[in-house]
Amino acid sequence: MSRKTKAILLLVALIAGISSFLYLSSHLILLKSFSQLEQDYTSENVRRALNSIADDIRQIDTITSDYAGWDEAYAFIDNGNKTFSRSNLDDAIFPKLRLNILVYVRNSGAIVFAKAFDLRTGTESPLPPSLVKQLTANSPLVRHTSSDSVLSGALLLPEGPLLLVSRPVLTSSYQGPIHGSLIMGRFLGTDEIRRLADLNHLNLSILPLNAARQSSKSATILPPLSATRPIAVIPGSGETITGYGLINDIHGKPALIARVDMRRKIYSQGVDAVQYFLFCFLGFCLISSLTGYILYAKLLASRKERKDTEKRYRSVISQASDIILLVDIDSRRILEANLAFQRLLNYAPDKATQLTLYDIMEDDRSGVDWRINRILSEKVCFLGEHTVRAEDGSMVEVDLNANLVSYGEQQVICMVLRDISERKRFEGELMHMAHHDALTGLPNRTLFFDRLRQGLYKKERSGKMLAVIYLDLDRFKIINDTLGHHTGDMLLKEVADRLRGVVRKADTISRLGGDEFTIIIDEIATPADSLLVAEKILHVFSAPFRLEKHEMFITASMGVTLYPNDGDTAEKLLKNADTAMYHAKEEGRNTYQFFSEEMNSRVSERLSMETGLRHALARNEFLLHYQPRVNTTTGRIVGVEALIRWQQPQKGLILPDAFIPLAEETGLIIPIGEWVLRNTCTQARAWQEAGFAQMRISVNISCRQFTHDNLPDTIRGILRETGLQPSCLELEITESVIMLNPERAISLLNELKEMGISIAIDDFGTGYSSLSLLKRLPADILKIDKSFVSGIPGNKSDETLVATIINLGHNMGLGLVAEGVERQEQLHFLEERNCQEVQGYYFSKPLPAETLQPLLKNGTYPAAAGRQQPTDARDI
Ligand SMILES: Nc1nc2c(ncn2[C@@H]2O[C@H](COP(=O)(O)O[C@H]3[C@@H](O)[C@H](n4cnc5c(=O)[nH]c(N)nc54)O[C@@H]3COP(=O)(O)O)[C@@H](O)[C@H]2O)c(=O)[nH]1
Repeated sequence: MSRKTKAILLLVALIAGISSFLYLSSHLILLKSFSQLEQDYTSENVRRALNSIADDIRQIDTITSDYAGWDEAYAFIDNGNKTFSRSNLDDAIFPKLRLNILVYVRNSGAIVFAKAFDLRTGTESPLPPSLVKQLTANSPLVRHTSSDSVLSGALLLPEGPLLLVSRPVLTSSYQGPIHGSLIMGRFLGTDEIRRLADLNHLNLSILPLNAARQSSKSATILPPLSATRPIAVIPGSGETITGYGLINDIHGKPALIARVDMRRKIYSQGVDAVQYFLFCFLGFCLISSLTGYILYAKLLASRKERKDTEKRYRSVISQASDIILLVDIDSRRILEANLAFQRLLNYAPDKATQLTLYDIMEDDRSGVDWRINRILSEKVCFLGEHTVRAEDGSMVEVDLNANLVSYGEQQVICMVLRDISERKRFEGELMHMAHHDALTGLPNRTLFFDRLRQGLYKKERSGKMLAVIYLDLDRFKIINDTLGHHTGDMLLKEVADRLRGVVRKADTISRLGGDEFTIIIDEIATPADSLLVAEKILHVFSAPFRLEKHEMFITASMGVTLYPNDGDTAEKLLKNADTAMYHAKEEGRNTYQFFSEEMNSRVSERLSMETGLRHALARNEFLLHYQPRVNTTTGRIVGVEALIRWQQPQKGLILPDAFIPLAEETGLIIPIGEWVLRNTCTQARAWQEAGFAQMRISVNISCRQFTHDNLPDTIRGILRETGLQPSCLELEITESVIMLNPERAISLLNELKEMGISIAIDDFGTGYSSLSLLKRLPADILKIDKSFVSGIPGNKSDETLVATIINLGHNMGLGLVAEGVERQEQLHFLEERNCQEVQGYYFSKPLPAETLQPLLKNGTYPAAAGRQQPTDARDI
């Protein structure tokens, strides 16, 4: 049986017991009291009834006394004078005095006057014969021996009980001698009894004693009444209670019984009260039981909850990922440790309680004591990061929290140790990531500045020198754009590895971003030391880079600054190194430059050019010059090459070599190149419409233009827009640009070729292209670079090279154009080797369209056919 059921049963039994006890005790004590009270009350009522009857008798007696002590009555006894009776004893006095009987009788028993009166009918009635019989000389009713003699009480007559009073008739001064008596009576009939009952508010009945005794019903219940106990009550068992009282007759003997029946109001009220009390008690018991039960159930539930919670807490604590220790304050001994203690520090399960804080904390004894004292003074505290000793002696990094807790009767220290090794490792990684370049693993810009500042701080104190090298890969952007970012990334990693191999450990190589690297040469004695490092770095680029299937030569440009000569802050040193690096680029790349103040002005010059270039298109500052291309056999102008110029308002006409590289660098070459194409095609179409002979017009396509995605679409659009036939357009692409990504170049050139456009390989001979590649190139013309042409005739290697290129072109079915023809011998050399077309100052410099027009009109150079120089054109 469950505890709950037991409790309920116990409670029910308790309530039942108490209720029974209360019920019995209330019956025994309370109801008995109520019963007694009721009997007393009934007795009292019987007494009141008897008193009323006695009052009646007294009243009759008073009247009798009045009518008996009267001179006329005294005379009347003797003379029987009718006048007296007529005037004083008429019918009216009976109802007035509520009398039924009035008799004047002489001592001899002779009736002087006798009258009976029926009060109900208001008429005279016959004197009861039984009474008349008793009016004899010897009758106590008649024979009074003294003037104060009175006979009063009940007189049982067959006609009914009569309340009767007899007094001797006397003079008005109550003197005798006694001649007769006056008898007055009142029947205790129904009406009189009702009157008495009403008067007393009682259920009253009056019976002759004998009759009452003889009644079988009454006999059984009639209580023993006597002169000493004239009133008795029979406790009722039903709804009524009855009281009895004895009424004596005129002789003082019990003659009548007055019976008072009462509803057991008191008792039933008592019963109600007890029942109400019991009901309330039961209600109270029920409510309190219910409340008790609920409270008890709650108590049980909360006890269970507490136990469950405790269990859960224990389980949580034991399974917590943090180490939780309870430590004795005085001895520092570990009292309890959770599973994490074993798991993280590798101690055997039972080992913890054998250890003290001194065994596991890294601090010495005083350090541990200091911490404990802090906990005791602060109650709750975070003790920060700490290391604790594992079983094998290794140290584990933790966050330590501690507070004082109650442990049974005593206070102990609860320590929570969170393993932060992983976080620390992660923080380290984050720190590394925040300070290093993800691709190359080199320090990044932040760490570079940090190291440089530290270096400067040290040098400031030591008075020594430090160098910063700013390195930028040449044409990296092109490699990235043409070979893809993956190859670009591989190159950067390879560069980083090579750089690592040439500097000392104390030096810092960083990658600032893109293809920009910096090297802090930590300590140098003279500027020459940094020169040696710069040379070494330059040397690492002499070997080709093998990136997947590509093998390429990459160069770098470097700028060098020295502390304290070129700047005393990290920012200034870097900025000046950057400036020097740009200078190196301008110097033809693949070199290094030491910073000089003069460079700064060149940088600002470059900046202003860049700004001007950005506005040049909008301000319509560009213009085109055209250089004719001449057939060596016929002397005919077979084409023109469009060459851009910049009419700069302040500086005058600027040649493309001065701004095309900058336009390439800044990306401005895309809109500029588009402008050149559109204007060239427009001009060619204008010449056609003007009736000039059909010829090709060639346009230089820069590296960035060629690698830009929408070149074919741009050209297609311009041709459509201007109406020039594609066959009249020739695009010059340098061999070096093709070599950056030959496969892509082949596919793009094929696409352009399919559009009907001619392709010329510019600067041929300078770009290391292989024969197998050349075979696959959809080219129409090879343009022999002017650097080779300048050496012919005379320079054997140039002669051989030019002759070889011409043969190659012939063998491959390609057209040949020699550039930079300035002299007749050059023309002869080329002519003899059957180079069909030439271009150069020998015929004409690049000219504005309107200046070129007369030449075009003529269409032929006699100089080519007749070996004479057209001086007019050359002079322009
Ligand atoms: N992407 C573009 N590049 C362009 C454009 N216009 C020109 N350029 C390139 O600029 C470079 C320099 O051009 P420029 O200063 O116009 O020089 C050209 C000729 O003037 C010069 N030339 C011609 N004949 C001779 C000569 O007999 N002697 C001599 N010293 N120079 C001569 O050669 C340049 C033409 O060379 P090339 O393009 O290889 O045919 C130049 O490299 C142009 O490519 C442009 O619109 N877009």
